[in-house]
Amino acid sequence: MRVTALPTPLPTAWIAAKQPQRGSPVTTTSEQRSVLIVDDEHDIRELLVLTLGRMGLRTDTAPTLTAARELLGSGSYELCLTDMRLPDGSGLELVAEITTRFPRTPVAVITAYGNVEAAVEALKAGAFDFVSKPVDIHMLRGLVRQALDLNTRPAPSASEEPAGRLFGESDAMVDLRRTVAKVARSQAPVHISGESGTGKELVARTIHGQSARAAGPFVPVNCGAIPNELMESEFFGHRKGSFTGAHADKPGLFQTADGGTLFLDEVAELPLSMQVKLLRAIQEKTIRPVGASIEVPVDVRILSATHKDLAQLVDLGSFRHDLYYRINVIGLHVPPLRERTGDLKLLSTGILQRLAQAMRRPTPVLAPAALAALEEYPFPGNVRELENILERALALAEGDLIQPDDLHLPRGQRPGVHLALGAANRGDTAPGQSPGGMQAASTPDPRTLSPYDTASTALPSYIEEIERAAIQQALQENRYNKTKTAAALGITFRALRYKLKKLGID
Ligand SMILES: Nc1ncnc2c1ncn2[C@@H]1O[C@H](COP(=O)(O)OP(=O)(O)OP(=O)(O)O)[C@@H](O)[C@H]1O
Repeated sequence: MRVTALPTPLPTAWIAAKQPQRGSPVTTTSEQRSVLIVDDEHDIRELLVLTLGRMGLRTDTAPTLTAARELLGSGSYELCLTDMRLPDGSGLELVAEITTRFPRTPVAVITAYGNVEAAVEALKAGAFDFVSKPVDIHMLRGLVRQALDLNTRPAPSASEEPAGRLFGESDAMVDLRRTVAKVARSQAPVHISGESGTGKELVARTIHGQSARAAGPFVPVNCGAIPNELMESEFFGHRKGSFTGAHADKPGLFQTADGGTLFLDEVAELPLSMQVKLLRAIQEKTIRPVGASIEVPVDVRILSATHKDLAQLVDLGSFRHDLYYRINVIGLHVPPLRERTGDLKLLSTGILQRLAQAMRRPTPVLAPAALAALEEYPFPGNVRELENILERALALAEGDLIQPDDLHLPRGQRPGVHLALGAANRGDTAPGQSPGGMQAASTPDPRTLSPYDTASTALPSYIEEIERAAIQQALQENRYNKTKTAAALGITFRALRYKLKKLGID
């Protein structure tokens, strides 16, 4: 069915309280872009036709699955908006059919208010996004723009990707990149699991960078690093005077990420009280700043990650099942580096290239023996540890060939930090090896320094090197997870970050 005339008056019942705004046309080509609208309710079809028409789009409408199939057989569409419940079947069937037959046509579903299950099912089936009834026109316009943007945006070049490229040609990495490209075309929440340092944040950045939200902000937040009492205000913002110290209105992370992606790193660290509030914000797509009386709509895609087993935490009762269900619509796993040693060559070359470029020097080459040594090493800190090792090797290597000795790979059992400090004082570790089993040759071994040296900086540098050894040791033992490292050292995350910067670590 083709609708040619626009209906008047508007069926206002379907317009949510949040005031609709006039849409700017999205047509960028001389030809009008077409959208297929599938809904058995006449009023909704009319509302959608009018709204999309004002955006400069051409629309076809169908009241049933059968009619939609007929239109799909004869026309081509840049977007399909479908109701979930249709007289002759489910909108999910259409999602499955279109994603298989026309993978470049995004499908958004219209769900009944509060029907989270339907929304999650549709996203899992490959839907681009969902809108719930009553349809919020402002949100609908945003969704349509983003969906249409998918096929017009040029693919980002490697240099445009802020954190570099996801290197690796192992089956696991090839698979991961393929899935990343697929999920980037949807708005579904994605949960990324994997050990510390495997590249979870890089995966999240890549999803964002390839998505229709790429021009919007990517806001990473370490959920374990925000003090409990500040959490609500950090996430949702606050109004001036809402608590002691709130001297001015402050936007929260959700507002900062509006139009883009909010990456909840270490999501397992969220306290239960915050989990409830977060679930509400994700479900309702609105937030209420601390001290505010009204809710504010936010358009944010949620990506999350943890190195912990979230499903197990749900079983143990420390992570809410409903939040888990909502953020884990699509699950991605990044395997540890030791399970893809075949990637080491490409990863090392890519990382060395990036580091050398930043240092404005020629890219060194890894000697075959050095690569073999890397392949033998288990990398408890995964790619982040490899980066650290290569960065140090780059500083130490004479000439442009990195030899095994330049890598200073840790050997043997690593004792705890307290032992490391004790050993530093006793000097009972092997020569050339740090108390932690790893010593950056660029940093002097604390045991070779003396607080009584005549140089004026002797005591400060003695203390600094002991501090450096302890922090490096703790970082290794906590697999380069900074939150855990800070806890192990008995300092705050902020203090650790300051020290890392001051000491030039990482
Ligand atoms: N496949 C890869 N290709 C290139 N660089 C990578 C790859 N994987 C990880 N890295 C790099 O390794 C470092 C660690 O990655 P990232 O911070 O994404 O890990 P993570 O799993 O989020 O760590 P954590 O759990 O500690 O937060 C980053 O500098 C990242 O750019």
